[in-house]
Amino acid sequence: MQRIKTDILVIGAGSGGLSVAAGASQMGADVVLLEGHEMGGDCLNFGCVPSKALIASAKAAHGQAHAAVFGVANQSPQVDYAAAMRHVREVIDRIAPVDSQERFEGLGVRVIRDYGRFISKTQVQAGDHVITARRIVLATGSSPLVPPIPGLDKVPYLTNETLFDLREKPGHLLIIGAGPIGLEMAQAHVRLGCPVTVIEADRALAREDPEAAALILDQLRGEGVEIVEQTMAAQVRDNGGAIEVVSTEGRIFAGTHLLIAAGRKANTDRLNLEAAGVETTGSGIRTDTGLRTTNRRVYAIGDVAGGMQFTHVAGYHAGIVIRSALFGLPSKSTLVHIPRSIYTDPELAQVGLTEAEARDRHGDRVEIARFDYHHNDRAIAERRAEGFIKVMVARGRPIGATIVGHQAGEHVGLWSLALANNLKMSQIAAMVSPYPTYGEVNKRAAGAYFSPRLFENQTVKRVVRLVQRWLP
Ligand SMILES: Cc1cc2nc3c(=O)[nH]c(=O)nc-3n(C[C@H](O)[C@H](O)[C@H](O)COP(=O)(O)OP(=O)(O)OC[C@H]3O[C@@H](n4cnc5c(N)ncnc54)[C@H](O)[C@@H]3O)c2cc1C
Ligand SMILES: NC(=O)c1ccc[n+]([C@@H]2O[C@H](COP(=O)([O-])OP(=O)(O)OC[C@H]3O[C@@H](n4cnc5c(N)ncnc54)[C@H](O)[C@@H]3O)[C@@H](O)[C@H]2O)c1
Repeated sequence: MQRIKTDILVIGAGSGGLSVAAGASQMGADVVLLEGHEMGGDCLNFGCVPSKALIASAKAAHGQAHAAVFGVANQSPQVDYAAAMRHVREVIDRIAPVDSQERFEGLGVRVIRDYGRFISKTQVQAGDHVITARRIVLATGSSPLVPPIPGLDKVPYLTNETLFDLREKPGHLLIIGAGPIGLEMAQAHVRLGCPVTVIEADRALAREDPEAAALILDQLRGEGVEIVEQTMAAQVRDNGGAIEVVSTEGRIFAGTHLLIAAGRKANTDRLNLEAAGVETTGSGIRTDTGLRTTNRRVYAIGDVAGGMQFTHVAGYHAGIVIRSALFGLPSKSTLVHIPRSIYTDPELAQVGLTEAEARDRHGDRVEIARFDYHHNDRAIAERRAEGFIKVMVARGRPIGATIVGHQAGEHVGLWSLALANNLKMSQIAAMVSPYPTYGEVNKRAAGAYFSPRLFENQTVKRVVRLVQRWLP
């Protein structure tokens, strides 16, 4: 047994763990990093990166099929699914060196490729190493939640961990779950030429603003995705080689492949958390606002902390932990300015409160500033004029923004900045966006907030008339 003493032990080399390890070691701490599976975690290997790469293939196919409107003949795309998946692999391989063991060892991090489990409050065993650390950061991520649907264990099913290994194009893809994973992959596959049926127990995109979600769902349905809502998958069976999903009401959906996209579960099983006195909740590890667990020397970040499960949240958490664990400074995590984006086409992005949440919390004080993409000249030129931005404003300051439309995820960052710094709408209105850009929707939303105050205001009109009389 090899015994190691270190300042910081990071368990999990995904988005969160890598950021802590890189930051802490470059700032002078002694860091040990454990990874039981692939360096880079879910985002690089089975999540964001492969899904966005496949979406890019699907966009290329869709573009070919819908070029006539630009004066270029439509082509029925000849999709080579295996080649599209090779593109996905190449994209992963291109990014992988940034997350690699070699790079981290180059930064001075000791990387051990094994799963870690607590053997005491300050000690973790990984293979034949026992590591004693001043501070321990749990960044073990999450895994696909596979619901206990009778019959599921008797058919071959896919999750995000196996989907990108497929080489034969599904004849008909069934997807259980209409959250971000289900819908991003549904649109990608229908554009690559697979019939797709999505089965959703609740409403599709139930967390999102209903008007924005409806626009996405209309688009997907228009492209041929069958989305069946309020329908619980209650049984799965093999019928002569076909996979059948049976709903609680007895409806039968048949396909060749089945993707489970029914949510996530925190990776805590291997950690032996009891030995460390680290408590869990229903969704992950219990933490305070500084991301400390019930063991004060142990932090939990990213997906395993059970809050918003996004790569940028794991990275944000890493910054908080570095501040606290390296410098002993008080550091709090706040979610008010954390955006999320769904990379369907068009995209749906949200930061802060939705309209319903804002009205619930602030009642009549909420004003909605809105601008529609069909008044954006660039969107019109590129025939992407579907969508809108809605900014929820209370007392002159934005408290939330919903954007649905082309590149919504690119535009929501501005509102994260506004919320993070408690900016006023007047400060957003002071910005100048180059013409013609999609980004003008942000400025125009701020303009929409001030328009009634300026253009429908009798005092303003009286003052202007008076000044005009006296001006030479
Ligand atoms: C299909 C899909 C698409 C997604 N798309 C996006 C997106 O577009 N944008 C976005 O922001 N987010 C996206 N996400 C979410 C994003 O992938 C996660 O939020 C992010 O990876 C979480 O980072 P993490 O560091 O918490 O965990 P992970 O990146 O999962 O890393 C955890 C690591 O810990 C390792 N590990 C686990 N237990 C142990 C142990 N006991 N010892 C040692 N190692 C251990 C695991 O092997 C893993 O490598 C997507 C997720 C999926 C599934
Ligand atoms: N663009 C992005 O940033 C992005 C993309 C993909 C994933 N992610 C992350 O991954 C997380 C998980 O995504 P997800 O789509 O798997 O989960 P989700 O929780 O958002 O959606 C899962 C859906 O499955 C449904 N469901 C569960 N059991 C069912 C059953 N038996 N029958 C029918 N429907 C059922 C649920 O009602 C739910 O709507 C996201 O919340 C997000 O944090 C992010």
